[in-house]
Amino acid sequence: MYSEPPPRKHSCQFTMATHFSKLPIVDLGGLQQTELSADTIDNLSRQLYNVFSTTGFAYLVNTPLSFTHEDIFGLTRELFTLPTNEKMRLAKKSFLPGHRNTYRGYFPVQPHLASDNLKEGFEIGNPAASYSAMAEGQKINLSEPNVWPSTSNFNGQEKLEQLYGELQAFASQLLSLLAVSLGKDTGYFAPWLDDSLSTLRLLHYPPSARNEQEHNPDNIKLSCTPHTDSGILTLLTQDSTGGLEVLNAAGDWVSAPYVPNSIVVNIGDLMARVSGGRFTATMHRVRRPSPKSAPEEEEEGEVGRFSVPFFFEPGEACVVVPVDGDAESVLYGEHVRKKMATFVEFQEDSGYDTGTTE
Ligand SMILES: O=C(O)CCC(=O)C(=O)O
Ligand SMILES: [Fe+2]
Repeated sequence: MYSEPPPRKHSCQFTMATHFSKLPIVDLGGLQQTELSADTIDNLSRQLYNVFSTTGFAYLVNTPLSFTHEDIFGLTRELFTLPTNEKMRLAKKSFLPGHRNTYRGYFPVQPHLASDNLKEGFEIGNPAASYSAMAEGQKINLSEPNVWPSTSNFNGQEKLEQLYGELQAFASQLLSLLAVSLGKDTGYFAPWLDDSLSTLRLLHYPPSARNEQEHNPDNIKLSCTPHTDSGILTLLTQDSTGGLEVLNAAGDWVSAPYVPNSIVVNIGDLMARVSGGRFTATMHRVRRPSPKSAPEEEEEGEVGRFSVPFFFEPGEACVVVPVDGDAESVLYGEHVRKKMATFVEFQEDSGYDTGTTE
């Protein structure tokens, strides 16, 4: 679903992004037509082809989502301000072995595993998912029900499930346009989405400590190390904190600041591969949020950056065949399991002090 360690500068299995200095904006107002005209399909698929074969990243505006950024970050803040023991009740089995959820749920900040990957997260999949049988030796069940805080503590379940549904529908529309841009019919990739493993991930990056920043004014600190996403595409809602950076072909990190009402989109490894290298899965990273500007603000508690990526993914059993037919096909479940082995949020962390009684 997520990422991999940084390759050497300028080396990539696929097409590199070009020498961009800012990310393009694509206006998706045309998607509001009840039935898309051939002209709209042609126009939007060309624009998407252009951005995904150059920057691999873009801002989407006038999207079909009914949720505003305030709606999304209201829910996100509500979730992360729950008491630690309430959040740890949702922790994945790798953090609390008594729990059944292995793939969906909460992961805490793990400062002693990686100081440049400081984030806590909460992940949900398809609200209708149920447990699938796991092969022997497998520790993670890619298909399992979501876990939720008790309704007395958190009101957002229904809204987050609705957001998941809207993002899945929106990403499916984009996938139809990508099919057209690659010379296929709009429905070409539809079978990929049976039992789709898409993940909605709420993220919170705590700010760095005040003294840490003062002692190292020029030192770049990261909250998320350079990586490419591994699925079809990612739809990211970011708050106005800033910190997201995207690597161009010159090896420069280009900042992707907040654009009001936009969704950031980027291509994942799977789609780059399926496109035969026409699309690029561009490296990106997140800088650690700065400490608050005034000490008196600290009384309000730590804030930092919030972001909500939606990783759009095929089903576990999907055999993904590149459009040109000359590259090797891949079973999506195997692809995602291989990638996961390298991510900090999937590493065992028995040393975590949960503050819970479990
Ligand atoms: O928080 C962000 O802006 C980016 C997160 C990200 O790249 C990821 O989780 O794969
Ligand atoms: Fe990412």
